[in-house]
Amino acid sequence: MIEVKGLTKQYGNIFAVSGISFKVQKGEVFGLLGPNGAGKTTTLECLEGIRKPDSGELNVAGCNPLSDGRNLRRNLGVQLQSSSLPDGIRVDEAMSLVCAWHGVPVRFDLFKRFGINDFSKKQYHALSTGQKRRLHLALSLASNPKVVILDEPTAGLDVQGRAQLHDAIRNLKSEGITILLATHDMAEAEMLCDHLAIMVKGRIAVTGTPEQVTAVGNTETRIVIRTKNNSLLPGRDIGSARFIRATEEYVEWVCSDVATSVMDILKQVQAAGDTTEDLRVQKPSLEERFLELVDRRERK
Ligand SMILES: Nc1ncnc2c1ncn2[C@@H]1O[C@H](COP(=O)(O)OP(=O)(O)OP(=O)(O)O)[C@@H](O)[C@H]1O
Repeated sequence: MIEVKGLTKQYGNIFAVSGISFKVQKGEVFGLLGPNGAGKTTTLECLEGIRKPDSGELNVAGCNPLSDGRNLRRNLGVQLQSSSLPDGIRVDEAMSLVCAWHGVPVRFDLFKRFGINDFSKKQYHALSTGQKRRLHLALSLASNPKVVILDEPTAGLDVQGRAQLHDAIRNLKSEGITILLATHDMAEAEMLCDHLAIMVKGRIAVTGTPEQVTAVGNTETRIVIRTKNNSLLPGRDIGSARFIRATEEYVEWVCSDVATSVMDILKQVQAAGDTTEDLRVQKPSLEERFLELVDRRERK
């Protein structure tokens, strides 16, 4: 549904995007992650047809963003990072305007869906950040697009607003809409994305499912255990599990082979006639993997 091949974009002597390629399949949520200045917005703007790439081939829902603007506008919904409307425009007027621009009947049905009816008569300047985000998402769907691009849709939202937006994104996915999501929020990416790519300095550093991306890092899995008689204290390496620290009751190791290490530790507990009271296996998070990768690439 989206295909990017060898996309390059330079601003003067800054390589914002350096020959990146990726594909987004129909109906999936694809996350584009990266630190500030990694080239995410430039990539999205090229796909939206508002920025001209220096080289590369782009396809969005069967359209070339540069030469097929009319079809692209029908098939692609966009929620920009800096979306804005005139202060004095009313919410319902904004929807009428956008629908008229697309040449489609007015879509007040989207107000019900995104809980906008309560503030549909308010002026834009009087909306909260969360209300604005919901409105922009609704406006991006006015033409019933096959693909939606969301650039940091939950930035600045409170916990409830973020959860509402996440539900809305899941609903769009369940309707078969393809979503390209740029975000700084690792937990959001881990929860919502089927695949993701981490961009650093204009290149894709790693891509895959959130599990695949997390698994290829050097960050090891942690095993934390508390036993009845504290027989594992003061703590030492056991088999391939490397001892990290012990607090009053808990002992912590890191390991790469979780199953073997857990078994080795539990055997030790049993041999000491002790009982396990709490056992936690903590996989590295996408955030840890992201920090590890960005740190390594940015030092290059
Ligand atoms: N219009 C522009 N003119 C000159 N340089 C630009 C322009 N837009 C972006 N850049 C530069 O291109 C690089 C990539 O910027 P871009 O906005 O695409 O990154 P980003 O990953 O979206 O960052 P952020 O997470 O901060 O939004 C940065 O070095 C930025 O300073």
